[in-house]
Amino acid sequence: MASPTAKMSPLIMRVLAASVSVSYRAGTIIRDIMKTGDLGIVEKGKNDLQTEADRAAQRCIVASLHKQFPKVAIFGEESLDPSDKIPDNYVVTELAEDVLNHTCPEIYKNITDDEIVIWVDPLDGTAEFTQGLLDHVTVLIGIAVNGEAKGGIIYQPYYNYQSGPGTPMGRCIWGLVGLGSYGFTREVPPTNQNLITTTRSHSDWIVTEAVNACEPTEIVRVGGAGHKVLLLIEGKVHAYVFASKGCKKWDTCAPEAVLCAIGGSLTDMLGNQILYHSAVQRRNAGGVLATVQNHNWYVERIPPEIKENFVSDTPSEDMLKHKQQASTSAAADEVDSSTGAGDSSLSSTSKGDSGSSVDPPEFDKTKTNPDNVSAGPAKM
Ligand SMILES: Nc1ncnc2c1ncn2[C@@H]1O[C@H](COP(=O)(O)O)[C@@H](O)[C@H]1OP(=O)(O)O
Ligand SMILES: [Mg+2]
Ligand SMILES: [Mg+2]
Ligand SMILES: [Mg+2]
Repeated sequence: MASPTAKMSPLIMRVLAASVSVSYRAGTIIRDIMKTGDLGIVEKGKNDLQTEADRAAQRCIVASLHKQFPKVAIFGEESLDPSDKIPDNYVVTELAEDVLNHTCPEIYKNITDDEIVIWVDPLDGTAEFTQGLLDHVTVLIGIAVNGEAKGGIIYQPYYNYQSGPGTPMGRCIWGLVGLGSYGFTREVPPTNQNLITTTRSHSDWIVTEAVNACEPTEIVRVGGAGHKVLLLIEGKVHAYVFASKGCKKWDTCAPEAVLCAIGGSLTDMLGNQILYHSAVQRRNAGGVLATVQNHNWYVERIPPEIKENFVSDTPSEDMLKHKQQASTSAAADEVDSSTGAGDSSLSSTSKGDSGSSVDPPEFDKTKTNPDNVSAGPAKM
């Protein structure tokens, strides 16, 4: 039975809490399949693998979230047979209390099912998983609200796996823009250096040129979009630069939300916002560029001849309508607050208490540029 806190919690908090709980289960499934020694590898395309762990973890996450939130749209990376039998013990309906104990930021209190889209990458870093680079693997559950990445879970099933017996394995990092991100410790990145992380398994000359244009003092080549954003939020690198169309919405939604919740930015190579409404093209055709601070400095380093290979996402009609409504009500709030009657709207400042949060960095976020948009939605 759901606890009284759960019943009173706004939808977004319940979706987040359910996603945190199910990410632990997905992590156990991944570790159990690795232990069998039979990964059941399928080649989906060039340099694009799927294992039984990817399939099983997705079944677990999608079945669990769909059972609890049947009206919410959920997109998973793997194409699976919907008639597959899902073991009963794959369906998790607990809600993580540590999420529900937080107060929901005012701006999300009235969000409804049709405004949420969940993007699931059941196993990010599959190439590295098959090669035994286990700490590169993450489970990603991203929660988009009206087309923007707002909530995210990055579960790292093999965190601490080389630390010897007795050390608990795995960790869950989660965040909500306007609340903060939790489950990790941030260190100050090394000063007088510019450490840039990028792909180790999906590189080409444009990827390399873009990284070099950002004047790295060192390049950190590791697997997984989730893993690279973990390096960023922990302060181990300064930027994540991936001038490629290889990442899809499920690769970036959760990492973007966790990063933005501490004041960082994840955009395409042009500095434009990546969108996550249900009709958006699955491919991140604009590439991926992420930082905790000085985002524009990196965007400006990318030469035009590289930028011209990339296209940004197109907002949906619904998104544009919603944005218009939001700005109208924000304007109304301003009028109210000038008379002393206004409520505070969501600020980009992270308000986490025990979680890891940093002060907002001193830079302007460049967001959607409506002159620079791509064609319509693509198929999954
Ligand atoms: N060319 C590609 N083909 C398939 N997946 C890609 C490609 N490029 C990136 N990805 C996805 O984005 C993630 C981050 O990229 P990289 O590890 O190369 O930095 C990959 O782990 C992979 O996710 P997944 O492992 O979930 O299939
Ligand atoms: Mg994949
Ligand atoms: Mg992925
Ligand atoms: Mg994956």
